[in-house]
Amino acid sequence: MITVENLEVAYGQSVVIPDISFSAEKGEILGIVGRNGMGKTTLFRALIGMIPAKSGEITVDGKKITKQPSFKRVANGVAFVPQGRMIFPYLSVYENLISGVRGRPNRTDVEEIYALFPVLQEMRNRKGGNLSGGQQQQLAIGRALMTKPSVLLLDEPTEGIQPSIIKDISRSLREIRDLKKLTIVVSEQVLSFVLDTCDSLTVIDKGKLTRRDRREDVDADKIKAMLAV
Ligand SMILES: Nc1ncnc2c1ncn2[C@@H]1O[C@H](COP(=O)(O)OP(=O)(O)OP(=O)(O)O)[C@@H](O)[C@H]1O
Repeated sequence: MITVENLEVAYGQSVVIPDISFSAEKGEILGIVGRNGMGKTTLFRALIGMIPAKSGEITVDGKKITKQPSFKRVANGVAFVPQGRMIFPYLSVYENLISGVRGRPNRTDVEEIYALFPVLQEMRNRKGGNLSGGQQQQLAIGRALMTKPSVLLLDEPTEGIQPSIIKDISRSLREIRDLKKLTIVVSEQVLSFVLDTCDSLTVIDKGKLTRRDRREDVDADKIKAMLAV
């Protein structure tokens, strides 16, 4: 479970997130939708510790992680799949998968990822840079899962990915959630993906969360209108 209370994030004097609070339960997939530049990436960077929080508190499974460096947050169960995927293009699929693991990688862990994403097993010796966008996204998710997180953060995972693969990614995320009872927080501009994938949805606008709905209560037209403004 992740709880964010009154988080404020700024680049120098420029406050991008004035005050955000939300929580996501174990086994819940929360979608954060918002247009370009509304603060999704900034929020995730603050959650994983790439940017310091100016104030507020981030708690994961009861542990306060707000002041921790990124590697400690990962050790405490947070994993991040960044926008653009950021896989290592010159490392093989296998080397990418184990790149975030401390010490010797566990074979069963790698096999579990291959079971989730069979294409990664087929391509295990290929260079990451030679994979398609969708395959790279699967690799980035697999790499994040290798650290055995309890909270998985994904920043715009559908960016640059073709529609049929977007459906696969949605299915995989739900499968991972069911299998591992993870908390998943995913930011998106694509509403249909969020409606397919998430249990609840919140809208980010100029660094503020403006509404939150359970998926079954979402007024898609209203949200689309907010995203189109
Ligand atoms: N390094 C930075 N220094 C100063 N301002 C920044 C920096 N990075 C982002 N911003 C500003 O913060 C605001 C939020 O940007 P952010 O990248 O978090 O938005 P986003 O919702 O993720 O959008 P996108 O879909 O384009 O990634 C924007 O106004 C952006 O110009």
